Amino acid sequence: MRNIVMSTKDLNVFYGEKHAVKSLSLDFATKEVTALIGPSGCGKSTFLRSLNRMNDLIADARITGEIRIGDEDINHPKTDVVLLRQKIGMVWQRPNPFHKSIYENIAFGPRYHGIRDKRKLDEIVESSLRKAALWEETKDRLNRSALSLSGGQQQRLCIARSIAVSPDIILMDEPASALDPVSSAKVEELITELKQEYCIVIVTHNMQQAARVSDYTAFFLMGEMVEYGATDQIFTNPEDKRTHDYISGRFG
Ligand SMILES: Nc1ncnc2c1ncn2[C@@H]1O[C@H](COP(=O)(O)OP(=O)(O)OP(=O)(O)O)[C@@H](O)[C@H]1O
Repeated sequence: MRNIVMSTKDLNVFYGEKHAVKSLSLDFATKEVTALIGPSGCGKSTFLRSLNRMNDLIADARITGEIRIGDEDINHPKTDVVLLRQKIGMVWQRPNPFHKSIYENIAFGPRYHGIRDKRKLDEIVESSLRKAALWEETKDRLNRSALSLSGGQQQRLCIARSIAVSPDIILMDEPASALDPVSSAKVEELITELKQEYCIVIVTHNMQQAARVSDYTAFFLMGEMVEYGATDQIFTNPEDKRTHDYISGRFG
């Protein structure tokens, strides 16, 4: 049985007059990867950003409808947004490590959330880097700048940084699209590993990647969700002609 950790119900996102996400209802479960696919401008990133309230940072963005984690509506005025973003981590298209050491990039979040004990922080740094498949490459250089890592390593560091605060959900906005093919493959492997523990939502333009890493796929078009289902079904036997046309490369 699916263990649903987050749901949206009739979610709409507006930028001023622009209706960017239209009446979207979706469930996300732990130990599952959901891929959001669709042509440029269809609202994938807007939807993803709304899931941990990153749209709060955009002045004219407005939301109606619900985003629930358990009984909590994350858009309730009393929601602690810092705590929310601890539960729902985010990995961006371009790796964005802090201009700090590898160690400090990972320790920053846990320390911010009150962990001071050096031994405990050491443990978190090691386990997060291990989970992000980066420990072997970095264990002898933890005090070196994160910027000394390659782009692919920096992206895995950013994934380790999001894991370090024990999230339930990890949102990824085209996490491999700025990487070379080898680094991109490593990030994909990592997504499959992390799925054992987390709920993952990924925006991707890469159809093969969506087919490889995700369990469920949602196809968006002009702010609407045209089709949602098990990834195998969406890619082999889509119900809607528009989905078929998109995944077979006829537009997008
Ligand atoms: N900050 C903003 N202010 C106004 N309109 C915006 C803003 N961000 C996005 N939009 C508009 O909202 C719509 C959805 O954009 P969004 O970036 O969510 O699409 P997307 O599917 O993620 O596209 P891409 O694949 O190119 O990243 C687009 O029409 C876009 O122009």
